[in-house]
Amino acid sequence: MENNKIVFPELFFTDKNLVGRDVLKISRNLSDLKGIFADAEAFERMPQNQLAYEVSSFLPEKEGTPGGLYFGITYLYPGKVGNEYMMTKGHYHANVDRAEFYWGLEGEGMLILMDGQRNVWAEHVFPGSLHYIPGGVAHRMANTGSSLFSFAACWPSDAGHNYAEIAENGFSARLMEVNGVPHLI
Ligand SMILES: O=P(O)(O)OC[C@H]1O[C@H](O)[C@H](O)[C@@H](O)[C@@H]1O
Ligand SMILES: [Fe+2]
Repeated sequence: MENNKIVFPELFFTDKNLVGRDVLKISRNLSDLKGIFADAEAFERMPQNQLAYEVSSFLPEKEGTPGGLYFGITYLYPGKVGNEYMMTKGHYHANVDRAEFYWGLEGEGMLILMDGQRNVWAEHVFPGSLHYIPGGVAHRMANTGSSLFSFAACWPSDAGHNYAEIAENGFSARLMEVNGVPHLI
């Protein structure tokens, strides 16, 4: 992790008993994001081992536990594939009615949301912004800036992830740079 990056989990655990407990760190390279970007040729020209984002999660309950909560910080690196901003895979929750909070920590981006009728909208994410993702709404983050974009999330431990729906049908709009500005297209 870089020097001025918001450190997780050490900084957040005031209860020292929690330090190092049940923390899951994952990283996704470009190769893990194959098929999600519009410009497949631009994607293939990029180094497939390039780091796209990292997630540190604190998972104090067994996955599926009703009533529990999970907490995570995602570090999404800047970049574009063609004119499309670097973004997370995106998902619905496996328990589709489960909600989630996201909030911005550093850098800037857009939260892209899609409901069950495939209506898509987006919210500007910046340090301190708070975003409520209702149940049934698919969510994905895009880094629209030129620096690291990080955000925190809190979601129920019985939410789960449904990636298949997005892998098959995608979102019905994409966040593209047009004349230097993000546009949902
Ligand atoms: O799971 P992705 O769509 O790749 O998004 C990356 C991560 O973003 C947030 O931190 C969510 O709360 C995590 O559950 C998710 O894993
Ligand atoms: Fe989620």
